[in-house]
Amino acid sequence: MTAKLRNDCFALPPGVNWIPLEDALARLRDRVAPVVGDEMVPLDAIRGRILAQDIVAFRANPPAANSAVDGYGFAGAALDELVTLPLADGRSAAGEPYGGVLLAGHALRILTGAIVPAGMDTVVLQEDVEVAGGKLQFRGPLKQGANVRRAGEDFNAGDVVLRNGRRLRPEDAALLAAAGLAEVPVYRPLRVGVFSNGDEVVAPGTIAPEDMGAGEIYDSNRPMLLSLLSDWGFDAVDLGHVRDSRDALRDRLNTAAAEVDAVLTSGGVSTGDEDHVSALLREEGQMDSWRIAIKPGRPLALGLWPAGEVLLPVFGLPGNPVAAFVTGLLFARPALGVMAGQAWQEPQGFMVPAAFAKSKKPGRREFLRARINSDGQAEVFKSEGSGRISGLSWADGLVELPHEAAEITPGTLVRYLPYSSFS
Ligand SMILES: Nc1nc2c(c(=O)[nH]1)N[C@H]1C(S)=C(S)[C@@H](COP(=O)(O)OP(=O)(O)OC[C@H]3O[C@@H](n4cnc5c(N)ncnc54)[C@H](O)[C@@H]3O)O[C@H]1N2
Ligand code: MOO
Repeated sequence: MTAKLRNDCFALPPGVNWIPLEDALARLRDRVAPVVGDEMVPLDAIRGRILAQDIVAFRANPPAANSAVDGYGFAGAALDELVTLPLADGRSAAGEPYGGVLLAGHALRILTGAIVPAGMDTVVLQEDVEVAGGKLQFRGPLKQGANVRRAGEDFNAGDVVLRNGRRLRPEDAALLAAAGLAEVPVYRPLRVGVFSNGDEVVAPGTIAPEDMGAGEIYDSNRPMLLSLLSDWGFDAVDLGHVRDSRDALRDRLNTAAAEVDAVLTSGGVSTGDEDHVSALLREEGQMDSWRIAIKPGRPLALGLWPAGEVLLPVFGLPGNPVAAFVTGLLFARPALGVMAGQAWQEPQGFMVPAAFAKSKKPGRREFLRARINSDGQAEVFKSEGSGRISGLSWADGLVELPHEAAEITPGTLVRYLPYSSFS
């Protein structure tokens, strides 16, 4: 292990060194890189895809100065209390510009979106004027440039409008279209496989509840992780369930390497006799023992599985569903994002008053299932148990408590990370 080691943990097994979360994340960040190629997609298919290049606008927005309102245009500020201008013949409409140059001291009918012709730089709203006898009258003052959208005031041709690595959103389609693009290069979606490990684990739908053995439990982690991956924009590939057997695990990892770019597993990463995922990665792959100073999720097996020419990244998440979920958000999300072409993402949290009390001891960062109550305070789930699956659904986010000790009383500011800040 090359990470900085800390021994300031409370109540931890003697001789075990715990990696602070930020060190573990920094190590992971150093090790991941994009692994996917790119392809062109049309604008109606960009949502959730990751840009593979900086995008330079071919065209400015607006491409030419145009009117923001339906009204009458003229040149210069209108400073008088009562302004009277002769109306020129013709008009400027969107898609039907005025051909000539507006005569000095004259006004011209102009409609929203129409090009502002030479000789005009200011527009008065039609509701504010009177037109009679070929003359326009309105009350000043009106600033020069009023109601005119300048050419390029939003962006110019040649400007970088979106950066490589951005996960594209519907509103980006509007921007790209305005900038003159009909298709953009995006990374091919990262393929991420998921399998669950453990002899006690049964896939939902395969055995009826009344026929389940006392020691059997339904596989909660696999549907959750597959769903998270889709949510994050990856191609989620169901690799099923693997029993507690080295041979079975080895086979599954070997076949997975041909199908996917990375694998998430859950279960079998602690130090028990049946914790084969971490043991196999350590013995036949490349893995450090990551014992991370967080709760939940302290055991985590981050390794590389060699399959022929390929080194398959494996995120061995803990079996407890809450720990699998939290470590999935904290570790798998940013690392997979980088592999998929994104920048390393930090979840955007914000400080809110706590609605709870807790004496947190030093030595690990803690993540509590939380949601914001009607008073804008963070309330936390009634139990911190890592197998309390219902709390994941009860919560909308996590409260993150610092590595150091913290005495939290109602009203103390705590960091709240909405689940959505990880997507
Ligand atoms: N001596 C120690 N024991 C444990 C430690 C430790 O440091 N020393 N850490 C504990 C912590 S914290 C966690 S988290 C778990 C992680 O263990 P594993 O990753 O090896 O997970 P399993 O033992 O296989 O399972 C843990 C728990 O989760 C249930 N599980 C597993 N897979 C699923 C699934 N797909 N869906 C639903 N539930 C699942 C499993 O039945 C166990 O109850 O280790 C602690 N022990
Ligand atoms: O910390 Mo374990 O990861 O409690 O569930």
